[in-house]
Amino acid sequence: MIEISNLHKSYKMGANSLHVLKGINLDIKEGELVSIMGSSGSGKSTLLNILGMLDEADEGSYMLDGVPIKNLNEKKAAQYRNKFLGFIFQSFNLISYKTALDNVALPLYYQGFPRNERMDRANSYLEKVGLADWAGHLPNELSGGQKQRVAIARALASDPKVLLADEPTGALDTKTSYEVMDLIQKINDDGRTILVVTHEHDIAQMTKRIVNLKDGVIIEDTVVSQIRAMENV
Ligand SMILES: Nc1ncnc2c1ncn2[C@@H]1O[C@H](COP(=O)(O)OP(=O)(O)OP(=O)(O)O)[C@@H](O)[C@H]1O
Repeated sequence: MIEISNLHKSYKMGANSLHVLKGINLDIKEGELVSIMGSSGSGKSTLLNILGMLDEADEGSYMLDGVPIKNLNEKKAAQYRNKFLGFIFQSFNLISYKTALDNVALPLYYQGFPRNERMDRANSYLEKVGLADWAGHLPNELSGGQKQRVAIARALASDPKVLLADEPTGALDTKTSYEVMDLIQKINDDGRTILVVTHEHDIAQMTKRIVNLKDGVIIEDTVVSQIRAMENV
């Protein structure tokens, strides 16, 4: 699903340049649930932004579902991103004056879905994340965990093949974090490929594979032998 090879990325800062990704090779198959770990500044978000087609690498190749991303023009890249990728953020990024239902439906509007289908999909994904009864509520009437569930429903509504989650539990208490990871595991059980950036080891243990970054290189890539489930945490 995701194949990257020899990926490099530097940020220019005045006369200096900061080499953040230094030759990343990573192959993620359809249906994997992978966490990306590493200390602050190791390049996790930079890598996730490139995988999410929000930023470009300086060097190396990135194939998403067999398509070399470099060859897409801006319009094609945006279409491809909308179709294949869903995003989940630490800070939820919900629109405060829109209801949970409208937050989930909004990206579908921009993707040109007719109103009926937008509402059907938004309702069914809110139900999937356990929030059918909260459709008419505004974000500030929801708990942190509920907000993240709305954000997950929004990411799923356009049925992307890959979900990219940047510290999805970073703003949540421990119990709520495990509940959100439990939902992420269930979504992965349906066959969706998911990448989770996290600082927390117990969260990474709820994924199937852990990729460890240090100073812009992968220093470890391991299969989780005993994946933690909600019942055992
Ligand atoms: N747009 C930018 N311009 C300049 N430097 C940047 C930019 N984005 C990130 N950096 C720098 O690149 C390095 C890697 O940042 P990145 O956000 O990828 O790390 P991270 O592993 O996600 O860190 P954290 O866990 O703190 O979010 C850091 O030193 C950061 O300051």
